[in-house]
Amino acid sequence: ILGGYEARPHLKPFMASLQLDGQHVCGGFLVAEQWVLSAAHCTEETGDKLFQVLLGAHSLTEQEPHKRLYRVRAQFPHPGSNKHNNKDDLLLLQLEEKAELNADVQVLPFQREDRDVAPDTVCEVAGWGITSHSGRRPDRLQQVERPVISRDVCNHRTRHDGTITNNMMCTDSRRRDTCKGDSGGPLVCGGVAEGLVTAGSRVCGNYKKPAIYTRLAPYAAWIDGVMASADG
Ligand SMILES: CC(C)CC(=O)Nc1cccc(-c2cccc(CN)c2)c1
Repeated sequence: ILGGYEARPHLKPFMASLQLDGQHVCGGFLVAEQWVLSAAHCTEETGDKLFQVLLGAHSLTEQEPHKRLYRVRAQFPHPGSNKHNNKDDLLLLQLEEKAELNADVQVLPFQREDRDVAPDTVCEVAGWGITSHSGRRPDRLQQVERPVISRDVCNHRTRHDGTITNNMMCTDSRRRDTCKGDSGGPLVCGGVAEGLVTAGSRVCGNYKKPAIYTRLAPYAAWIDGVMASADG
């Protein structure tokens, strides 16, 4: 997160850190007791290595009462996801067991009504992604508020030039923005997850490249289907 600030500890109990060999790679959130939703792009540099999922954390390193690392039983990238574009950039992770819910570990509902969030709506996004262009990685969860911009503005030829589909949404990226390591985290508007951070142009903090999110409502049936199928 660029231009943000440290979140109040454990006030986002749905936040997940996807880790490889104890290293934070991407964000995600608890969408059901045994399921974490993140971005398919996060598996790009991991091949078929399995993530572990850290829940109940504020600091990535310090001991905290409800912090717990879960193994992943199975990973389900959306069948339409691929490394050449941002389409269908979703990843469902089935945890080895149901997460133990408590004050620091809670499920976050996601938007099921397929209607665009109004432009200028201020939403919030959190993550342990880099906090500077030099690539500084935070130990503690960061957050930032960002206004939604319309798909028409986001698709302008000077911005994302027509690549933003109805399954995506954008927020202003002037200074305050998502960045490397924030992928997969939820965009929360009015207490509901409306989108998932996607890397898009992999540019951060430049107003000409607004932040892109995969909208969740269009994928409600896929999410429910995968969770139901894998004895979720
Ligand atoms: C998928 C990971 C394993 C690799 C990766 O994420 N790279 C990467 C590099 C530079 C910027 C970004 C990035 C992320 C989230 C939002 C944005 C744009 N605001 C950029 C992402």
